[in-house]
Amino acid sequence: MSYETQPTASHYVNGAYLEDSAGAAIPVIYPATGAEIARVHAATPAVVEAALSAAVEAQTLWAEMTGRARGRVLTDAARIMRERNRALSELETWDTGKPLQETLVADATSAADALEYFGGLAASLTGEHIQLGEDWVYTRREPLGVCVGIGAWNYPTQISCWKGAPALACGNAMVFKPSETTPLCALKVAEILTEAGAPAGVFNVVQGMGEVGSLLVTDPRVAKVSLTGSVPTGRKVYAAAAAEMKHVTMELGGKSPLVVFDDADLENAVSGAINGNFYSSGQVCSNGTRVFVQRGIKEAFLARLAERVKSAVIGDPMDEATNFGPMVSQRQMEIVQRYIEKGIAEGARLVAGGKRLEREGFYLEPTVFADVTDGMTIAMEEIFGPVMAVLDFETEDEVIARANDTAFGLSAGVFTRDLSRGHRVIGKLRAGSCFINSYNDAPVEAPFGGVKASGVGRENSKAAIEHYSQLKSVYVRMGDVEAPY
Ligand SMILES: NC(=O)c1ccc[n+]([C@@H]2O[C@H](COP(=O)([O-])OP(=O)(O)OC[C@H]3O[C@@H](n4cnc5c(N)ncnc54)[C@H](O)[C@@H]3O)[C@@H](O)[C@H]2O)c1
Ligand SMILES: C[N+](C)(C)CCCC=O
Repeated sequence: MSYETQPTASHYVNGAYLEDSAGAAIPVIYPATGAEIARVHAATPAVVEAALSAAVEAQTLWAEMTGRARGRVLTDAARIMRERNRALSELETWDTGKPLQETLVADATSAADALEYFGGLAASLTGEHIQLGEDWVYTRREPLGVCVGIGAWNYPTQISCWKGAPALACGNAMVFKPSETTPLCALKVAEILTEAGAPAGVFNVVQGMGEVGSLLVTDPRVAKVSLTGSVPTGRKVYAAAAAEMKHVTMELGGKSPLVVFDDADLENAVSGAINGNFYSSGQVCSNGTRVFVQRGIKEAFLARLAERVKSAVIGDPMDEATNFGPMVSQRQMEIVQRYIEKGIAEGARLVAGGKRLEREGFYLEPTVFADVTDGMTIAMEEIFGPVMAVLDFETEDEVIARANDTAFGLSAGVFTRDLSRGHRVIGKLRAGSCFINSYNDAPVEAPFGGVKASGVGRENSKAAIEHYSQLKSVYVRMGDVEAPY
């Protein structure tokens, strides 16, 4: 890692880097080699306290600034991020192992999109006027206060900004805890926000495992918690937040269906399945990992898919020709290997991949199973790795029922040339972020989030404003006040 890229301490609190080596050491492992490239320390209670009190103090002043002034800070931060895109992308690759080919276009850029979008909205976050005869009511859109963001490891830069940008635009302050697996990127986001003019304490980063997250979630000064993580963690965090009536956004896991009808454009459907299963080595929450293919197109689909998957360039993530990198950690690689073994043991047909690469780092081959049935483990559980399950179907009604037969509801996709059918089927699939003849697009202008066990609330778009602000209504009487006695 270059000197300019590397964060200089574990935490970022009150506008500056902060170290407290009394906290447990967390090694940062480069997934492409398994080598330790940095070390951070989990936040001690003193660091958590410093971050929360800095956020409380900063939030009042930040909320008193005009929306335009807050927005300018965010858009300046977006500009700085774009100027430093290469360095930030390299850091994201060190942190996650994702190929530079991806991180150059999907991480700091997506984070900058969020800063720019919510920076642009900040000046127009207004209430409304409601005339009631000569009396009237006005509403004020007010911040919630101090918000806590907790991140997963697959998109550390993006997640910190998908949460931080709307929170700050609305006049909140944030304490963000990255995943312990990828602690580096959010620190640079905090540094850039300071450089762009964010007052000290408005955006803080503290490191740690679940216990630090839990300390933040249960602190009475915290008004809202936004988590990106697994469903089991979501249940714990949601319950802890509910105990004190805190607002929540839950961006959780999925096992999303991607439905390919006979009349689909074959190349596009195969591209959609590849993008929806193997991008970021399959470590994407919204992935369409249950690929339902209508019987008439099944063999052609599998043949073309196997051919294209073989041409994936697997290798050094820092080489821009590489388009498929390692798993984030040895632990995640082993979880995925166990699912592959289960798929084979339960009778699914291995069409591509299935093995660990014989090289250093946590590399698995992109893996495709065919003849998967609904009851198999690989069709029911979120794997969070490069394992696609292809299932056959005959009719539209059948596939809708089977696609919906899951506790999850993050995403869903349909490939068909019949657009009436595309809209009809998407209308019946119970999921929050859906696609017709595409997969995994996530522009900041569109709401992103799940239904059922996949989550609560929405990130991005104007919808996110509702989750980071609250309305105060003020009744104004123009005449005398009547009372019964
Ligand atoms: N819906 C989305 O937008 C989205 C995006 C990315 C990842 N994900 C999901 O995230 C999961 C993978 O990420 P992961 O393995 O980091 O998830 P995880 O649930 O293990 O951890 C997520 C975060 O929660 C923290 N945490 C754990 N226990 C906690 C507790 N009791 N209180 C507070 N914080 C706690 C962790 O330290 C980490 O920062 C997958 O299920 C994936 O689908 C969802
Ligand atoms: C932008 N993507 C690739 C859809 C990722 C969204 C975040 C989920 O993991």
